[in-house]
Amino acid sequence: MKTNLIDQIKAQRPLVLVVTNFITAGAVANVLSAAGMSPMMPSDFHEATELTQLADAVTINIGSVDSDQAALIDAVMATATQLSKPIVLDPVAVSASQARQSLVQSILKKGVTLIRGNASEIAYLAGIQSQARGIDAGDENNPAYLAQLCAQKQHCLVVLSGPIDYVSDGKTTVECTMGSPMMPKIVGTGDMLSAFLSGCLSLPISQFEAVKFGTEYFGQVGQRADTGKLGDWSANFLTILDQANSKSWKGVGK
Ligand SMILES: Nc1ncnc2c1ncn2[C@@H]1O[C@H](COP(=O)(O)OP(=O)(O)O)[C@@H](O)[C@H]1O
Ligand SMILES: Cc1ncsc1CCOP(=O)(O)O
Ligand SMILES: [Mg+2]
Repeated sequence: MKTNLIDQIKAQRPLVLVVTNFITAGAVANVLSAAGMSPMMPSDFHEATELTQLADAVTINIGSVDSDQAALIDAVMATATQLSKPIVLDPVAVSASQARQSLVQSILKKGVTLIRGNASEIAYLAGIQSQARGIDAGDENNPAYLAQLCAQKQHCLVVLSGPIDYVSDGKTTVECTMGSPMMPKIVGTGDMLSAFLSGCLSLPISQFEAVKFGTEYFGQVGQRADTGKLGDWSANFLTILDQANSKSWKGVGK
């Protein structure tokens, strides 16, 4: 992991527009802010064009989508694709309803830079029967293969998260082994990772390297934030992100 990228994000302060779910919006906004990014979470589609023009990157999270938010997603996607802004899709519980399936299909038709999902969400988008349990992943076989297959099928980068995270561009798939078993217990860590990776995609390096860096860094912060008490994890995570710089992280994660 190139630790100077930690400083670079804080220097750039990328503006990340997130179409968010109402459950985790505040938690995601605070993670972006602590990491040195500027969150913006609009809800009215009338202002989508202007706000997307301002953004360095976009996240579309379908966790609590309704018809108003589907109109917002349409408008954000139109401007983001026209202006070639990085787009991250978080396909929360995509296999759980027909509405989510068709919405995600229409988003993918327009094109995204990265899909970040758990093993069941990525299995579904790879065309494999998944064991999803609502927002949670079931037990999926061969996650590295699923990440690669999904990237090939959907023509974009994929991060399949879980006990091990897999980053794939359809040809190369790398593993990130950090993290903490507390992370799946905190609702919204996946949403945080998706939005955080949007900001990383504004770094002036290859998109694959940016996503790999962001996934490793997020996992390492998550691991350091685990001091044995679940209730402390979120506060620790924000503090570590806020205080991180290339000097304090020197030599980590090579
Ligand atoms: N068992 C685990 N051990 C370590 N890290 C985990 C574990 N499960 C999830 N994570 C981490 O939690 C974050 C969210 O991943 P995940 O729980 O798969 O997403 P989602 O919340 O969308 O289901 C990722 O950074 C991932 O690495
Ligand atoms: C509880 C819940 N219900 C719909 S979206 C959501 C949050 C999902 O967050 P994550 O995918 O990061 O666990
Ligand atoms: Mg999720």
